[in-house]
Amino acid sequence: MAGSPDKAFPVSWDQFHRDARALAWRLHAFGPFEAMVCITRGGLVPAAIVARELEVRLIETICAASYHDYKNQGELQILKDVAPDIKALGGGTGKGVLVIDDLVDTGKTARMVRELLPKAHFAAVYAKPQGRPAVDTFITEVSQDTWIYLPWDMGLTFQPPIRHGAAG
Ligand SMILES: O=P(O)(O)OC[C@H]1O[C@H](OP(=O)(O)OP(=O)(O)O)[C@H](O)[C@@H]1O
Ligand SMILES: O=c1[nH]c(=O)c2nc[nH]c2[nH]1
Ligand SMILES: [Mg+2]
Repeated sequence: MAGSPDKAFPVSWDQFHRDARALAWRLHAFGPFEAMVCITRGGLVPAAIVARELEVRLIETICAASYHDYKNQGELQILKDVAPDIKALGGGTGKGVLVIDDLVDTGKTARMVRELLPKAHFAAVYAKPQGRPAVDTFITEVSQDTWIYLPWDMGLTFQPPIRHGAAG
């Protein structure tokens, strides 16, 4: 994203599971889905949870990367496209396909995948305002100047006592 987000939104595994399950509840109303396409790598985690809840067993990946440098988006690269048999669903429009990612930030990744599957249903667990129009369903919105810290990117660290200068 442009600029460096200064607020932090840390997400625990418990919270992520709860939010991904809430996403599945919401998506249930738009199904059933014939197949799911997850945007790697972040989309792999909610995809597993949503696929389990909605009993989707045909799961494809689209491999994309753009945040090569922590918090700074570079050129968006597609490392692996969607297989032709998945693209052919819904008469070649993607109708009946669920595309899933962990979050939308600028919306660049989701917009690019939308070009490949224009009638697919797009879902993300978290959304920032700029990315919101690029997804059909999401659970929690955070401000554009917030960085979402996902549980697989974090570890336990010592916290200094508040009295010794920790942020309030
Ligand atoms: O809305 P955007 O500004 O395009 O950003 C959102 C994308 O950025 C992150 O992926 P990233 O490219 O960092 O790769 P990763 O999923 O492998 O971590 C995130 O998982 C989304 O896919
Ligand atoms: O872990 C992440 N947190 C974010 O807020 C974000 N935005 C784009 N890509 C991201 N990755
Ligand atoms: Mg990603």
